[in-house]
Amino acid sequence: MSLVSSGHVCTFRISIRSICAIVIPPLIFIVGSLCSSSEGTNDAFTLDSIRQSLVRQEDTIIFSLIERAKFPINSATYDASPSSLVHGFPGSLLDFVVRRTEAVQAKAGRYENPEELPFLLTTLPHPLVPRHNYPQVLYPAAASVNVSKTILDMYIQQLLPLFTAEGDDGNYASAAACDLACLQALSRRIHDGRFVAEVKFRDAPEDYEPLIRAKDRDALMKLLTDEKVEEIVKERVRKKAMIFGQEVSLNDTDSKGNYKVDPSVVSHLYAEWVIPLTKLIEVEYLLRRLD
Ligand SMILES: O=C(O)C(=O)C[C@]1(C(=O)O)C=C[C@@H](O)C=C1
Repeated sequence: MSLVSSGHVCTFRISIRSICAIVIPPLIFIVGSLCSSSEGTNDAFTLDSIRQSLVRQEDTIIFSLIERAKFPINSATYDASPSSLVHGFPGSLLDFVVRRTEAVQAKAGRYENPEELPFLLTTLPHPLVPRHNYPQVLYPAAASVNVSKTILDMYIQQLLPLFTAEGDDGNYASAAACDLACLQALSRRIHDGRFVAEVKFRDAPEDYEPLIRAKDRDALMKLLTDEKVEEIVKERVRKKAMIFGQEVSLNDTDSKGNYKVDPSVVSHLYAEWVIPLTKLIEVEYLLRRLD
């Protein structure tokens, strides 16, 4: 389930949008909203629909961790020193795989979707494919809030050692491909905080506007926080990790308690990083929402 896959906007509207995009960014937001809402696409963005998408993304995140856990930590993959694995490339093997894959995916149109953000590419190659008209839901001045670097550092330095075995089996390229899948799934989930914030703002502008004008981060954080929902999310991902990651055996007694990724690590990932970073994105987005 994707948040922004259903934009069907006629050619006439595209050209109006493209012109506005060049002239005044805030204007494109208004035009984009009008175009979308006249077709009902923007109406699909409710807190419930976004939460459903976040729930579905839990599956993607957990399965990607399970895939990465097939390999040991393979530390050489992350060595960015001059003697790193990729001859002539200034960075680690993971950097190499991420940069080159993101370049190909940019050409294939991945980053046209406002839900997708690259990790390492600052200048993206132009897509070589026809444009898809994604609904313009985000406020342009706020859409660029980004914690990709924090996600990358957290993943390599803190998360990987928690769910991979120690050791080195030489499968660096395969491990890096799995890493990228994990990183993209986490990034999408966390940066979807922009959509959550947009919907919360639209639902209660009278509550948010004074706090935004006062740049009151703490009050914004408090207002957007729903502790009950957070508890449910942490418990649900733990349960999903138990179900998705169990060893399946025809003999019931064989598989008890063996999980491909420790369910408490998945719950910890959400408690320590996914939810707090989503909330950080929400606050940062809101702070730019009236620019
Ligand atoms: O569902 C929301 O309202 C969100 O803002 C998302 C989220 C989360 O990351 O899961 C973050 C903050 C809320 O306290 C609850 C949940």
